Amino acid sequence: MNENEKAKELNEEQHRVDEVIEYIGHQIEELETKVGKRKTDAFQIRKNFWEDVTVNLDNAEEASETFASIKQQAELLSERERSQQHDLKLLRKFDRLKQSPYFGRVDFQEEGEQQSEQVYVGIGSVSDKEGFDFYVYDWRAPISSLYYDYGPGPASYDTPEGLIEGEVLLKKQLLIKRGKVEHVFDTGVTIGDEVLQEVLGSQADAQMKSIVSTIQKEQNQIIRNERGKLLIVQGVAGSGKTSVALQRIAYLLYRNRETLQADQVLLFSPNPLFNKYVASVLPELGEENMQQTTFQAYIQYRLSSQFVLEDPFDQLEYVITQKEDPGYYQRIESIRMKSTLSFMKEIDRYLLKLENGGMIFKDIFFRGEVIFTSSWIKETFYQLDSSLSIPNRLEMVSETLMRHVKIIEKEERLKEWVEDEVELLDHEVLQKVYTKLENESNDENGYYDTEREQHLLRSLVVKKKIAAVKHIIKQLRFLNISEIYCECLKQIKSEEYTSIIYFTEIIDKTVRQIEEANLYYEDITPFLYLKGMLEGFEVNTLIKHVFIDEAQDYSPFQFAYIKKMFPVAKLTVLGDIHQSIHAHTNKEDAFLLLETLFQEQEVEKYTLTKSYRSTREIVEFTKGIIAKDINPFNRSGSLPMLVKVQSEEERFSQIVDRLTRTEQKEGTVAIICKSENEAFLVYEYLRSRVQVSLIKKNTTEFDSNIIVIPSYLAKGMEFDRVLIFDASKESYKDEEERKLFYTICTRAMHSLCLFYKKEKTPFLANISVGLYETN
Ligand SMILES: Nc1ncnc2c1ncn2[C@@H]1O[C@H](COP(=O)(O)OP(=O)(O)OP(=O)(O)O)[C@@H](O)[C@H]1O
Repeated sequence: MNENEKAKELNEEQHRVDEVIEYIGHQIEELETKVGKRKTDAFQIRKNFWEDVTVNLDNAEEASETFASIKQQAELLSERERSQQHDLKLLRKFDRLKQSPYFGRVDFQEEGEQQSEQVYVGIGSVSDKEGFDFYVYDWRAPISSLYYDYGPGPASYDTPEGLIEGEVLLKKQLLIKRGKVEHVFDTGVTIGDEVLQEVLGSQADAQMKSIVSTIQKEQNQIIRNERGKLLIVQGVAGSGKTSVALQRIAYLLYRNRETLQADQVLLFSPNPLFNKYVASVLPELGEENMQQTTFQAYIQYRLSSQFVLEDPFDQLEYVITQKEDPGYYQRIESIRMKSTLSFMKEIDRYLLKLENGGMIFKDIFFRGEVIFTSSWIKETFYQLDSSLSIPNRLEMVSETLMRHVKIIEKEERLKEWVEDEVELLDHEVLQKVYTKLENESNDENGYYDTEREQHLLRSLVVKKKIAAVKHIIKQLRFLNISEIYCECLKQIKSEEYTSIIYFTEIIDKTVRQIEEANLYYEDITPFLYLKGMLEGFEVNTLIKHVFIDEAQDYSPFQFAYIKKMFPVAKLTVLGDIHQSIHAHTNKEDAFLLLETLFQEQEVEKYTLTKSYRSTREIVEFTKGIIAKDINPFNRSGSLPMLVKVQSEEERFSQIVDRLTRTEQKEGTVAIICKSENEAFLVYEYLRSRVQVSLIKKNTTEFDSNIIVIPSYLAKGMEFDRVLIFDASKESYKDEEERKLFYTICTRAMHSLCLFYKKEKTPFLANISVGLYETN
C-alpha cells in the first residue's frame, strides 16, 4: 500500500469512527435523560413510600393487606433501582466506547452469502435500536472470535445455532485514541506485532492492564473454553496466565449473563498486593469485579480464635532462612508429608475407625464445675445408631446436651450464687426488668408480684451465665478436634510415612505445637479437612467458578480441599511448574494429581509457551536458569547485567547510582531481596537516599515507583526494571531454591540487573557468556 492508499484508508476508517461516535453520543444523551428521570422517580417513590401504602393492623386480614402493599412498593423501588444500575453500567460502557469504539476489523464472507460483512470488534457492542445491525461487536460475541483465531483465509466460528463457515477477506487492527484513528495495520493470525510491540514496550503500571485488543489465538482458546469442570493452564512465566484468567472471567460473565453474577466467581490470588494489582482489569472491561481472596484469608477465619496460625509467607521465611535450625529437615519432611493426597487418605482411614470408637470429647464446665464429662458425652455418642454419619450423630448429641442444659438452667435459678449475682446486676438491666414487669402487670397501679420479679431476675442471671455453655454445645466445641488430629497422626501405620527418617519427631513436634495452640501452615488444611469431615462441611454452593492463579504453589491436599468446599463450581487453575516456590512442591506434581480428582472427560488442558512480559534478552537469559521451553516475543532490549561487588558499600552505592540515573528514572523498579529481613535492611539503607516503599506480606498497595520486596511476594507481579539484590552463591545455592530464583528474575519486563559478591549463584552456570553483560 502506498502513502496515498494509506491516507485514503485512514480517512475512510476515521469517517466510520466519526459516525459511530456520533451515534454513541446520541445514545448517551438518551440514556442520561432516562437515568435522570429514573432517579427522580426513585426519589419520589422513596419520599412517598409511606403515603402510598395503607397501614392498617387492626386485624389479620388488614395486616396482611398492609404487608402486601409494602411489598409491592418495595418491589417497585428495587425494580427501578435495578434498571437504574443497568443504565448506569451502559452509560459507563458508552463513555469508554466514545473514546475508542473498537480495535479490530474483520471482513467475513459467509458461505452462501453474496456480500461480506464488516465485523468491528470493541470492548462492548453498539447496535441500532432494533438490535439488527451491529456497528461494534462485543469482543466476547461468537463472531468476534474470527478476529482472534484467524488471518485472511478460510474461517469459521461457533454459534448456539451451529458452526458458521466462510472466509476472512481482510483483518485489520485499529489504534483509536480519543476518537482519532492513529494507525491502521493489516494483520495475520497473530494480532498486530506492531501493536503488541507498542503495548509490551510500554511501562509497567501499578495496576494490571486488560489485553482485550491483542489476545493471542492460543490465549483465546482458553478464554472461551466452556467445556469441562476443570481447566488447567500450564504456562511459562509471562505467558499471560493472569491476563487470560481475568479475560476469561469477563467472557464467562458476558456469555452467561442471565445466570452468572460477578460475585459467583472467586479468584484465589497469591497475596494481598496482587489482589489490588489485578482489581482494575474487569472494571476496565465494563464488568463488576469477581470476589477475590488469598487461600490463607479464606481458611483462617474458620480457626483463628482457636490457634495462632502460621501463614504461607512465614512458612516460606522459615524455609529460606532457617537452614541452620537443627529441626530444619524434619520440618521440610513434615511439610511435604502433609501436602499429599495419601495423607488425606490416612485421615479418611482414621475417620472410618472413629465410626466405631475413639472419638475424643472435652468436659463441659459451668461455673468451674464439670456438668458433662467427656466420657459421658462419648458414651452418648456411641450409643447412637452407628449407621448414622459422624456429623449427624454429633448434631444429635448436641441436641441431647441442649435439653440437659435447659434442665440445669432451671435448677440453677434456685441456687444461692444466683441471689448474690442478682445484687450485682447493673442499674440499666434492672430498669429493663422493672419496665417489663410494669407492662405485664394487670394491676392498674402498676404493682406486680415480687415473686415474679425474683423469678425474672434469677432467670436473667442464669441465662447470661449459661449462654457460653450453650454456645459451646451449638458450635460442637465439646469435640476435641486437636486431640483427634494428634491421635490420627500417632496412628499412622502406612510405610510410606513411617519410613520417613524423622517420622516420630515430626509427629511429636506437631503434637507439641498443637498443645501450645500453634498451627503450622502445613497443618491448617489437613486440620480443617478433619474438622469438616467430623462436624460436616460448610460448603459454598453459591460460587459457580473458582479461579486459582499461581496454582503451582498449592498442595494436592489443598486442591482436594478446595474442590470439596466448592462442590458445584467449575475450576480454572493456572500456574507454572517452574515457579513452584513452596517446600511441598518438590514432592509431587500437584497439577497431575489435581487431574485425578476429576473424571478424564471433565478435564481440559492447555500449555502456553510464549512469554510476553520480558524482552527477548531477558527471556534468553532466564531460560538458562531452568526452563528451556520458552519462546520469547520478539521485543528487544538491553542484555541483563551481572554486577560483581567487593563489599556491601559498593553494592549499595551501585544500586543507588542505578536508581538515581536520570535516564532510568521512569517506570517501576523492584529491588528483590531473598527474605523479609534482607528487604527490611535494604529499605532502611535506601529510604534516606531515594523515595522507596517496602513491601510486606500485608501490603495492599504502594505509592512509589521504587520498591523493595521479598522474593516470594514478587510472585505474579512485574516491573520495568528488576535489581536482584544478592545473586551470590552464598544466598542461592540449594537446588530447591532454583525455582524461586527463576521466579524473581522473570519479573523483569525491560531490564534485569543482578548483584553478587565473591561467587555468583550456580543457577547461572549454564547461561552462555554472550547472554549477559558484566561490570
Ligand atoms: N495477548 C497479550 N497482549 C498484550 N499483552 C499481553 C498479552 N499476553 C500477556 N501480555 C502481557 O504480558 C505480561 C505477563 O502477563 P501475565 O502476568 O498475565 O503472565 P503470567 O503468565 O501470569 O506470568 P507469571 O506466571 O510470570 O506471573 C503482562 O504485562 C501482560 O499484560
